[in-house]
Amino acid sequence: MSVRVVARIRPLLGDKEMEKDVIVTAASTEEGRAPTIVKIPNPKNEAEEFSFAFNSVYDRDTTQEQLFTAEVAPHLKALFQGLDVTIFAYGVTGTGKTHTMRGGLKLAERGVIPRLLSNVFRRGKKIAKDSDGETTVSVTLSYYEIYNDKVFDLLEAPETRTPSGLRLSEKDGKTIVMGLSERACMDLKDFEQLYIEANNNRVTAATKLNAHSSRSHAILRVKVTQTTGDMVRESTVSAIDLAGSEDNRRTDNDKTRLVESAAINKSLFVLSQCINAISNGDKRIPYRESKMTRILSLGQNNGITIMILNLAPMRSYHLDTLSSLNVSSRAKRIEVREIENEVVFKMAPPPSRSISNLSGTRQALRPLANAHNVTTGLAAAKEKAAEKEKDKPVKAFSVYKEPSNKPLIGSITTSANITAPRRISSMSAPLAKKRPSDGMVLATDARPSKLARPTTHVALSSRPTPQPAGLTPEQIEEMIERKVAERLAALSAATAPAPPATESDHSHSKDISEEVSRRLEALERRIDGEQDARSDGLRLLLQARQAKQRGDDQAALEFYESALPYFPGQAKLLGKIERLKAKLSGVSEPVVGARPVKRVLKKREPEPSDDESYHEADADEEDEGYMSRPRKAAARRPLKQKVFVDEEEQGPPTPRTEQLLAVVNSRDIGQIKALHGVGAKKARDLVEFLEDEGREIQSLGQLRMVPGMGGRAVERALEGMIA
Ligand SMILES: Nc1ncnc2c1ncn2[C@@H]1O[C@H](COP(=O)(O)OP(=O)(O)OP(=O)(O)O)[C@@H](O)[C@H]1O
Repeated sequence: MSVRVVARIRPLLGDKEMEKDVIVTAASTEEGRAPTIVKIPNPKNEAEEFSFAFNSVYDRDTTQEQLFTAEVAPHLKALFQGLDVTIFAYGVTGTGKTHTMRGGLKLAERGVIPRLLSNVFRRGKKIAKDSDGETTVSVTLSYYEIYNDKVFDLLEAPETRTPSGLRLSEKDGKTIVMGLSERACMDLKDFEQLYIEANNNRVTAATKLNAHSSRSHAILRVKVTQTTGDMVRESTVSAIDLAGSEDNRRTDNDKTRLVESAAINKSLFVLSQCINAISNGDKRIPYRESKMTRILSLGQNNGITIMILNLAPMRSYHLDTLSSLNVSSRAKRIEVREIENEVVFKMAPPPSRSISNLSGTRQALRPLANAHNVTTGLAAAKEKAAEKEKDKPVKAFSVYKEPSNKPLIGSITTSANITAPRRISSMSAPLAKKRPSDGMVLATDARPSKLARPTTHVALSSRPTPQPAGLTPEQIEEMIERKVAERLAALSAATAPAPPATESDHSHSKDISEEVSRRLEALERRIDGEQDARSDGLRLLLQARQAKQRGDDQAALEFYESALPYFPGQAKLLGKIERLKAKLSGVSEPVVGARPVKRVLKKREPEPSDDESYHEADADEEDEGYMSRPRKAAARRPLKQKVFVDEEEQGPPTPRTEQLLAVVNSRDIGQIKALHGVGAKKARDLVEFLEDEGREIQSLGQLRMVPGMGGRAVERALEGMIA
């Protein structure tokens, strides 16, 4: 089925919002039918009205209970039948997303999330009772936020956060948050206690547009495990409260808020790009350009997805509202496979986890799959799943195609019966799109969702890989370069008003061959997958070094310790930690035993652990001032690349070192990209890093430490400089 998209218009608030300023209204296709249309005037000509069609539209007087009963409660049965459910709130800041998802404390004001949990517990108890205790149902929660594109566990105390947040990883095509905690939850009281406490950890702040604005995307995952004998069925409901897009010309945001806002707007921009790409039938969906879209995996997850578009009815939100109407009405065209999670056979979990007998104690930390359940059955079950996986298409989404006789562009209804589509050229919001979307058609697809019905799906079949006729490898490379440059430009424009999306944009994206898409995606996956952990770890190492240079050994120790999980068992890192501990505890001589074995020998040995991460982490040792044992330069010789760079570093910087550093510090992506061995991604990461750190790179050693650079890249860049 398609993603179900419903719109909710919030009521007017306070004295400042007045009826005369209301411009957004709900309408029905036929008298007496429930509303499915949102109407809003054309900002350029108020006599014209745009109409956007949704699966359902909820007007200003809709209560929390009505929304829940109509949109969420019907999917509970499916959840217990093994389908995953995702509900997310989307909209401009201050339009009621948190109100819809979380709501107030009073019973009538409770939002989707507490009502959902209440129903899950009730149904779980009923199932246990009806089966005379043969089936046990347990509920576990995880709750995390994406703040400034970093993932933080909301069930953990903020002091325990590492600056780089939790890492995302991918397994079997699913996005996994590494190290996320899970808590068992026995009843509603248990949940409320956890939820209220966790929400205090969420980053919110007052902005001019909303006194309690969410500055992060919050994701609550509720895993329901039903166990009958050795049969286990897991399904997950994810409730996501996205942060709202905001037009910073209206917010008066200070620097911190602006940084947050840029991250929010960028991720929402990427989401809109994903929605456009899927609805256009593009081969390449830019999920990986933001953590939020990676986690949301819109259109990739099986099960049921409901998008709640929150709207403010007033004129002051006019352009922003149009923008979000445009994006969300396209989301309707995304199809998701409605497939139940498989029952797996395994040892029944200990009875203490069931609803009827939950201890409420914390579970051991372990990776958790997002938007999907992780099944951990026996080998047979795994084999079966693997077998199935082989038959699966690469992407688990498919695109609903409009019947050919249905116009793709929207109609505008006006009192003067104007039918020609109009362009919205003055949109200022980041998500603004000029091309009227199909959602503007007065469509009649307000059909109720079908539940728990494993459907056949029309999915993109396994991607063919033949090289397009007539394209040479060089041309392919050129296309990849061009596409990457376009994406970079799009990213840098993410916080600025969006350029108009034209028909030629679409046809242009179409002319990117499948081969190019495939290679670009593979490249991205490799870079993200392999480098995510490494860059996070290296960032921590760099922070440790900076702390050490400042003389803040305590902070340095903490950073080194935080970096340890990224370089498990790394002898040199362990050595640093031990020496710092010794130093801090007043032991004057470093512990000799902690001195790591000679690096060169280790590096030259083709040991399995001798991976890139190891090299990079090793490089961190360059300026250890407190080591008792002098470094043996000769011992380092065998590492060719290292020697080369070391020589450059001896004495005052050479002209080419200066030249290289000047290019790097220019923060000009074009110049940096042109360096030998530095591609578009590295250039972008480097500039982002410099912006984040607000500092300049002063030596090759420092440059090597920049996440994603590494010794070899620096060497190649240096080689390419004209001395
Ligand atoms: N349906 C509603 N009924 C009553 N009050 C509402 C409703 N929707 C929103 N509000 C109120 O509007 C204000 C803004 O809502 P909320 O904080 O939920 O917006 P938001 O979209 O989550 O904003 P942000 O993206 O900035 O976090 C709050 O005071 C909230 O209580």
